Amino acid sequence: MASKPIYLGVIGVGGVGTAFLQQLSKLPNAPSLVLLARSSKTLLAPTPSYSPAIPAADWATASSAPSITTSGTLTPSEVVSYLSSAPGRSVLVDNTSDPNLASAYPEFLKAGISIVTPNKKGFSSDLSLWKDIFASAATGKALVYHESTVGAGLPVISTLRDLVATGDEVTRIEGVFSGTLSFLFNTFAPVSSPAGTSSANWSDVVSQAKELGYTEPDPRDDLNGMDVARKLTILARIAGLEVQSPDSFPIESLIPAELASLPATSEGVAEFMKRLPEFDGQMAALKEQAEKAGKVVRYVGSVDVGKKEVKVGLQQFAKDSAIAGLKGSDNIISFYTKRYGSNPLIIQGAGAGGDVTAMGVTADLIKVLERL
Ligand SMILES: NC(=O)C1=CN([C@@H]2O[C@H](COP(=O)(O)OP(=O)(O)OC[C@H]3O[C@@H](n4cnc5c(N)ncnc54)[C@H](OP(=O)(O)O)[C@@H]3O)[C@@H](O)[C@H]2O)C=CC1
Ligand SMILES: N[C@@H](CC=O)C(=O)O
Ligand code: NA
Repeated sequence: MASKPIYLGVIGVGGVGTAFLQQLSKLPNAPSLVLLARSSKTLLAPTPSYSPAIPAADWATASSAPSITTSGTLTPSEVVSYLSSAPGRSVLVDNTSDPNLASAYPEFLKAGISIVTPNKKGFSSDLSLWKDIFASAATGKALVYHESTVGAGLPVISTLRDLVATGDEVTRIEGVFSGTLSFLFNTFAPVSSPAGTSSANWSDVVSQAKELGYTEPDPRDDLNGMDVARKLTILARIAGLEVQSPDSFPIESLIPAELASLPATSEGVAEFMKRLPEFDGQMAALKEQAEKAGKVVRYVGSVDVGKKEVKVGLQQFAKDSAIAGLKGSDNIISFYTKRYGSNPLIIQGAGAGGDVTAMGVTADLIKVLERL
């Protein structure tokens, strides 16, 4: 790990952010935590010394310490200015799902501030932002790591980058990419349960996934397929396809048409969760249809590199297939490549949850500290 002091800013202390701070507090030679923000509040180590640092283990009570400066929300430019004036290299860990912060990554990177994040927005929005992020990193000699943007802490991004960097030809990527949708279908339509005997209502299982911290801050981003589309956009781009945006291809949504126009606000989320039980019958019908064919329904995605085709949606699977048999929030991701031939390289395990996602973020931070 680097011996020069490295300064750390962390934005977002939700399910992932809290678990990340816990892991950070146990790291030997952890960087100095000098900025910690949530949506309405920012804690800062005092300038110009950037010392004492914010204690990662006790961040929740740190704002009452007289040595820590407290402020309201800072703009991304103010965060860039604060971190780039620190007396050493700095790193921003973005544990939000904020698209505005993500669109400012080029500004951070050009100023030499490295980025570590599970936030998909920067890497899966317009292709021009993707290009700007990596060009800006080169300009600022800064690093960008985003392992937890696909498959939470599972080594998906690093594996795909290694396949590409070593000259393998990736032909197809397919699997289950959503921890939430995996949990929903594994619970609502388990292989071991014939039609009608699983007592779970779709809406109850959605509430459970939200409580377990698997969903996006707005669970409609999982149910409308956009979260999976964003992950496939990221993988397709790493595999060499110039996907313009995550809505460049068809996405099957599980949002009932009657609830599609609710606003993207916390009131909209509350109203959606309240009214979802009215539509439980629609999902029960999908489950029963698959059951009649002796199958189960699952939400999957694929990238066909040769055909430049991305697909996201529901499919029926035989009950003895690997996808049908997944448990909990598991993702399964298969990479078909020239070297691996007809037996794909497969990665499987929990694809959502604070601790496993934070593990990917913390491991990325360790890589940055070693490589900066
Ligand atoms: N949960 C999971 O299993 C996984 C999550 N991810 C990604 O990790 C990220 C975080 O997810 P999660 O922890 O579950 O989300 P949460 O909703 O639990 O937490 C989000 C945090 O971000 C803060 N925040 C939001 N916008 C801003 C802003 N503009 N400025 C400062 N703080 C802000 C919120 O502040 P406040 O506390 O004030 O509300 C909150 O602390 C997302 O990008 C998600 O896609 C990736 C893989 C898996
Ligand atoms: N909401 C996402 C979290 C990880 O990216 C999911 O359920 O997969
Ligand atoms: Na990952």
